[in-house]
Parts: sequence; C-alpha cells; structure tokens
Amino acid sequence: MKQYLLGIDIGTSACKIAVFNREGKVIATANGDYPVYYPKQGWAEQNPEEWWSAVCGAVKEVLSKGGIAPKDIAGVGIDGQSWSAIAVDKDGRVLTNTPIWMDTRAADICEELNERIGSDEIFKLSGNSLQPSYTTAKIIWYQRNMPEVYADTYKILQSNSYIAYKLTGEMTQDLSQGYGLHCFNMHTGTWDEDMCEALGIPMHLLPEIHPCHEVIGTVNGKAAEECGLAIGTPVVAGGLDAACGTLGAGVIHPGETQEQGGQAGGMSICTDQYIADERLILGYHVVPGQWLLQGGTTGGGGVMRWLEQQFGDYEREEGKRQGRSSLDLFNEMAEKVTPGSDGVVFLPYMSGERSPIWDPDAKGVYYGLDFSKTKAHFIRSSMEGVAYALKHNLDVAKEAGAEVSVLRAMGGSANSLLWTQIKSDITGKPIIVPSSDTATTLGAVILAGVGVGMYESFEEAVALTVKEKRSHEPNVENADVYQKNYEVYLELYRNLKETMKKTGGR
Ligand SMILES: Nc1ncnc2c1ncn2[C@@H]1O[C@H](COP(=O)(O)OP(=O)(O)O)[C@@H](O)[C@H]1O
Ligand SMILES: O=C(CO)[C@@H](O)[C@H](O)COP(=O)(O)O
Repeated sequence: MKQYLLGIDIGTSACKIAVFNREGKVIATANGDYPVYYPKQGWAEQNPEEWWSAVCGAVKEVLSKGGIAPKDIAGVGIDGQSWSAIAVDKDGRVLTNTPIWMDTRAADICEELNERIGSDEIFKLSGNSLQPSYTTAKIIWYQRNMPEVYADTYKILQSNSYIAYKLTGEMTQDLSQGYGLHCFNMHTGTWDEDMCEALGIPMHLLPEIHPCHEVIGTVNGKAAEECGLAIGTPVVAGGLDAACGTLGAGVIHPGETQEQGGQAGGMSICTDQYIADERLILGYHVVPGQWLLQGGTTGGGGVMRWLEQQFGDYEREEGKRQGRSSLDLFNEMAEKVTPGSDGVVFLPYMSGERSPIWDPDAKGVYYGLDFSKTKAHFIRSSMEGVAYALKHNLDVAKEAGAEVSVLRAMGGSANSLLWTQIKSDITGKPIIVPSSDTATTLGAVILAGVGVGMYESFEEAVALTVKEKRSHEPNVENADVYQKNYEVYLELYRNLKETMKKTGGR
C-alpha cells in the first residue's frame, strides 16, 4: 500500500532524505554531503551534479535502512536552497557550477541595473531589492563572463527544480522560488515580460511556474535506475528550503514565524498581506495564498560549522572517544561562558551580509579580545552574534509593520538547546522547537502529501505531523547585557563599514 512520503532537502551543507508515514513519523533518514567551493573572495558555488549524486546514494540508503519497497512511496517532495542559477542545455546537462545564495560576484552588475532601470521600479514589481546574492544578476554575469555557457543555456533552474528534472525529465519552477528573480511579479506570481526585457533576461530561459504542491511529473526509468525509486512515483514542484522549513515548523497562518537554523540564519514571517521592505526579503510561502517576509542572513548555523571545521580537531577526536558530536562539546564549552561572552561581540558577516544591511563587502569580526578570552568565548560569541543578526532583522520587520510574537525554530542549529535559548534571550521572543528536526524535509513531504491527496488540506497535514518537542522562554536576567552588546554590534558595523568597503577585495 502506498503509505509513505519521501522528502528531499537540498541544503547548503548536505542533502537530507527522509521517509515519513502519514502521521509524520520518520521511518528512515539518510544524508549525503557535498562541498561548497569558494574559488574567489565573495564567490560561493556548488555543482548540481554532485547534489544529484548525493541524492541517489541517500535515497537508496534510506529505502534500504527503512526496509521500504519503492512502490510504497506515494509521492516525492523536494525543497532546496535559494537563489541558484543552474544553467542547463536542452538535454538537461549542467553547463557550469552554480553560484549559490551567498555568492556576491555580480555586485557591480546590480549597481548598473539599479542605476539603469531604477531600484524603485525593480522593488515595486518584485518586492525585493536587487542584490547580488539573488539569481537575477548571476544570469547577466553568465552573459558577460561565460558567453559560451550562456549561448548553450536552455533554462535556468533552481535547486529543487533541478532535482525534480533529474527525477521526471520536466523542467519547472515552483512559486516560492520565484522571488530569486526580479522579473517575477510578487503581486501576481507570474513572470513579467517588460522587466525581463529591461533586465536583459529572455523569458524563454525561465521555466513555467507551478504551485508548490502540484504534481509536475513522475519518476522516469533513468531516474529509477539511478536512485532506486519506482517508475511512475509522483513528484511535486516543491519549494524553497526556508519556506518548506516554515511549513514543517507548523507556520501556515498569518503572524506565525519560523526561525531559520540551517547554514543561513534569519526568519520567515507568514502574512496574507503584501508587506515589502527593501531591507528584507519577500517571497511566496509554499502554502497557497500566503507570503513570507524573510530575514536571510549569511552567517547562521554555518558559522558553527566553520568554527568546528577550522578549530574543532580536538573536539572531533574527543567526541569520538565519548561517542558524542564535536558540536555537543562546543555547546558544553560555550555554556561555561557568561551571557554576553565577557564583552566579546561577533559580526557574523562571513560572506558579506544579506538582510538587513545588504553589504557584499561586510566581513566577520570578533571584537573585545584580550588574553583572558578562550576558545569558548569564540564559540559563545559566535552563537550570540548570529542571534544579534536575527534580532536586527526582526527589528526591521517590526518597523515594516510585521510584529512577531513567537518563533518556531527549524534547522540543525535547533539541535542546540543553548543556542536556541540564546536566540530567545536576545530576541526577547519565546521559541518553540518542533519535534521533527527534519522540519525542512517534513515541509517538502507535506507538499507531496497534499499534492497526491494523502492530506485533504495543509491544516490537516500540520495537525497530524507537526508536534512540539520543547519551548524556550526569554530569560529577562540576561536582557541588559545582551541589549548592551547588541548596541556594540550595531556600532561596530557603522564604524567599520567604510573600512570593510576599502578592504573588501572583491
Ligand atoms: N548541536 C548543534 N549545535 C550547534 N549547531 C549545530 C548543531 N547541529 C547542527 N548545527 C548546525 O546546523 C547546520 C546544519 O543545519 P541544516 O539545517 O542541516 O543546514 P543546511 O540545510 O543549510 O545544510 C550546521 O551548519 C551546523 O553548524
Ligand atoms: O536564502 C535562504 C532562504 O531565503 C537560505 O535559507 C538558503 O536557501 C540556504 O538555506 P540553508 O542551506 O541554510 O538551509
């Protein structure tokens, strides 16, 4: 009996595959790592073929681990990272690595387009300011810097769309990923021909737009052989990872808000009103009829991953000896440092910064060091710096008219009780952590379940599958020290902005 749903999450650090039953119980999971390449300052790219290879290995692993017959998978949902620019030829071959959501190589092109077309005009149609990390300027960058790639380009795909193509042979675009392009009319959810022309992006490069839960095809023979799924398994269009994580965290009604705990940081505020602010990010939710007003920061969980990779050799070895993760040991060290990290303040601008400052030259900074500080201060101040960036986005959203009362956490960072408590203390918001730490993949699976009729509605799906694991209330005793550090955090960037521009080195 077709009783299972399979979710595929194309995250920045890895793909995460999970099989759920109708009640949202995780039957089996498997991950597949792949690298981010940083060939130049401000560049960050990945190879979508490495995504597909990781997906195939992890899907076969999850079916085997769960003892699941491929024929029992009722549907497949895919979520993926934002703002890819996957150039494929008419046979679906990937023509070059794609710049990903933190890549700022096209900053100069953005300045030129904003000047020529008018930043207000672009913002009025798309609901987003034209910034280099979005998809739009990356396409123009191909035109100017890789003319041979551009000449062979048949379509520009997003991350989840590429995997959907590899499974079904159908080249599509879902509604929630439309926000990556500024020729996407955020009021109507359609491509805008005039803006395509103004930007210099031919409309034929842009795939047809589909609702996120719509079945766009079925697993074909080639894909079945490569990944182990059954021929004919329905695949839905899928959506943006942050939007699927928002759904998987149970955020489907206006005012509810997801806290983004993956590589990137930030939040997504669900709204049924069109609320746009040039300092924030606006996109369609994967749930019909809703938008998400987002803060998207460059330094999220990825800061802890970087710290662990660069400075965690001992904790990796010691963790193996204790049968624990190195990040658990990092958390233990950070717990021993007082709130406020004894004055050490971290700017998490690790690949420039996106919202709300949109500065490709912004740099990471640890301020307040002296000989009394330890590795633990670096760990805790990093957690606090990511939380200050989250607060900065929430403060801007409040100015824009979007007040947030409760945050619902998702992503790997939510595994850390300390980090989640720090975010609650610094934002002053209660944070609910859903049971599934695979909220993003759960969101993708809910799309598939609604699309194939396993659920009557999104409300039914969320009621059945999203449960609370724990919650955090802000500790008011820490409010003063964090507010004082937050003011230092804002002042540091104001004072260093020009220096960062001079030494940006892009
Ligand atoms: N126990 C933990 N403590 C702190 N950070 C964690 C922990 N577990 C995972 N993370 C962070 O979560 C991130 C991965 O989250 P995930 O949602 O899988 O990211 P993505 O989907 O962007 O690849 C990593 O960058 C890692 O630093
Ligand atoms: O840009 C966004 C959402 O708007 C980021 O969420 C990226 O899509 C990266 O996602 P993770 O890899 O951090 O999950």
